[in-house]
Amino acid sequence: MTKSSDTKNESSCSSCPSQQKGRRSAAAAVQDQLIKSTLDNIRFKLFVMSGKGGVGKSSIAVNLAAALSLKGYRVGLLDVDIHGPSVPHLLGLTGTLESKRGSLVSPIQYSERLFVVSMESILKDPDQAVLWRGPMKTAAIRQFIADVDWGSLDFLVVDSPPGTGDEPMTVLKTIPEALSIVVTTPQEISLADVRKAINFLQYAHANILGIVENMSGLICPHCTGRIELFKTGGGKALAEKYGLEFLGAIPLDPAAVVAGDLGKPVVMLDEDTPAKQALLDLADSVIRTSENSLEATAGKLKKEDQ
Ligand SMILES: Nc1ncnc2c1ncn2[C@@H]1O[C@H](COP(=O)(O)OP(=O)(O)OP(=O)(O)O)[C@@H](O)[C@H]1O
Repeated sequence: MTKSSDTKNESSCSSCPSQQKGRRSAAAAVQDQLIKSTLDNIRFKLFVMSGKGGVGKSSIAVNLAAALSLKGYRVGLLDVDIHGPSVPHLLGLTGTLESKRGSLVSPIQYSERLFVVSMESILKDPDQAVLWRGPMKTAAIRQFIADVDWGSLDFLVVDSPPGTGDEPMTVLKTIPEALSIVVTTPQEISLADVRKAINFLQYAHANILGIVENMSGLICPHCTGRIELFKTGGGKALAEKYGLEFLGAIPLDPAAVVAGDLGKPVVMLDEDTPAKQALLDLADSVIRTSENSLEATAGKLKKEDQ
């Protein structure tokens, strides 16, 4: 065989589907290893999700991460919403992170113990991502988790788009030990959606940490009295029905809207407000239930060893 026909054969072999498949699975194995070493350095992974949009999921994720960092923990906040990332807006972050080929991306340090990465801060052209479909989104999220150098963290809080689509499923498959926090509001429609979200988590064999009821009652901007706009307590009833932990109720507080516009989490404002207190309490219940879930897992492992 002549040299030129050898080269021709090699190049036709390299484009052969079986060779391509081999290369893809080798690359996926390398990525799996990177994901594992990233996750091994993080004690608790919290996945904040909701059945429908606009219930305040991102606000809860941002404030929970900030509250945990204020309580002395080292916290990462990862926003995997490709189409409508809210985290940069809620934290007043602008600009893109430099991602060099073959090297890890360092998160943005928002405060002493809070580190942030958003899809928006990685994408050079966020408008292009609107065209992405399932497999591209899955690949981007996996790469996103693999390529960030968080160092060692006590908590990683992941904010995903609402609903039960590709993004939440990819997060749950990539981080199977994640503890899911379901955010809902008191309105019936949202509670119907949250039932779907719980069914989805159960189908995905996810660990559910508990339920948060956001926009639970309105704090009057004039007298700071509490007004029950909708029937409250639905989140708690739902948690009881499913045998889940009720993590807390956060009121609809004008301070939260102001904080959003200021690009600062409510819990980091100087002023004490009902939402700030409720969010700090939420962080306490998350710490307690996360520790309990770890003990329960350790207990289970011990039993299996015996
Ligand atoms: N407890 C609250 N009190 C007052 N305003 C709130 C509260 N929670 C959230 N908001 C406001 O509601 C709006 C929607 O919140 P957010 O973006 O967190 O919702 P989301 O569920 O993440 O939405 P999306 O589904 O679009 O990602 C924001 O303007 C936010 O400031």
